Amino acid sequence: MDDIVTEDLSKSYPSGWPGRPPFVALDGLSLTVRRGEIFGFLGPNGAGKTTTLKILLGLVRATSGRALLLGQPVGDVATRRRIGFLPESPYFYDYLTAEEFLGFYGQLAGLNREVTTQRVNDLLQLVGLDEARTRQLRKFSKGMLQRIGLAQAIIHDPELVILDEPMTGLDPVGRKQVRDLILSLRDQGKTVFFSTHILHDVEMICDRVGLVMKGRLVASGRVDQLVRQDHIQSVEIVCQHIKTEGNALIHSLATRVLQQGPQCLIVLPSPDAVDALVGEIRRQGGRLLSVTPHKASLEDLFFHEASQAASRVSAQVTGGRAS
Ligand SMILES: Nc1ncnc2c1ncn2[C@@H]1O[C@H](COP(=O)(O)OP(=O)(O)OP(=O)(O)O)[C@@H](O)[C@H]1O
Repeated sequence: MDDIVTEDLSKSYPSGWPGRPPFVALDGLSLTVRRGEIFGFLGPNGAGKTTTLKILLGLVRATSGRALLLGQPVGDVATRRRIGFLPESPYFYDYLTAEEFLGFYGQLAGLNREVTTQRVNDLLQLVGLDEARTRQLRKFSKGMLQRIGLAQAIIHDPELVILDEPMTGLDPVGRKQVRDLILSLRDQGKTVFFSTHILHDVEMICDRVGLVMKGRLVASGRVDQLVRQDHIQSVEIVCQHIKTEGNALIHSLATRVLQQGPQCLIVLPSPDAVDALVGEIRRQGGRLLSVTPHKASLEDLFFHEASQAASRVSAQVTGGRAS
């Protein structure tokens, strides 16, 4: 069962200038998020993440394409009760205390007084803010605000939780707390769909990811499938007491040679050249200190796709000028 389905979703915003074509923020985006998984929606600034989330929540209307949430078309009122949302920059009523704030949202969600009290107590525990329950939100740190925001998003015990950049602006401790909260939501059987540009968080907790660049989904799947972690991209060799300057063999094998005093760092583009380089180090009577293979990471995929997307755009611009 898929909790989120988008089919060929596109969104163009008016350019605001007469005669200038509309700006394409989403360009035929199709993705699925399965029930019970944590799905990371990854992309650089301006890629179209927030636009996608806003369409899913019915805050922005797609120019074309289709989106289903929990099997129902976007905008279905009964379905909204089953969805929790934390926007990128949530507004907090500063003078309310944590428990007043959550209680207010419990009432807005239609919970009765008894259930609201129970939920507020449970959630303050879950997000680690029980001790701060009577403190006004204006005295909260950014990390605390993000956690109370998450508690607000799930006050009505939704099945599907959508979070826009939930870790942005947090320090490492705050990010870990939010990551742990997202994991605890999955443990409760909920589906979590969150946007981010923080690759590390995605690698740590996501079951699957979708990578969006310039409004297009350029990759989607499990992290280990996407980055082929068995594939070694380069090898770093550190050695001592060898002469690299003017050595044609070393410079033909290496993509980078860095000499610092007696120590030398040599980067090879693949493991194939390791034997030849080690042979050369031995021939010179040098000392081999380390051989470190570097596997492909999500970061490599991100930068590869970003540069592809940039060259697609520049080709379009050049083509546009030529025509
Ligand atoms: N209301 C709007 N009018 C015109 N252009 C818009 C509007 N909203 C977004 N855009 C443009 O659409 C593109 C996608 O924006 P969006 O906010 O979806 O990106 P994002 O991936 O969420 O970026 P970020 O990580 O910076 O939040 C951007 O180039 C943005 O400037």
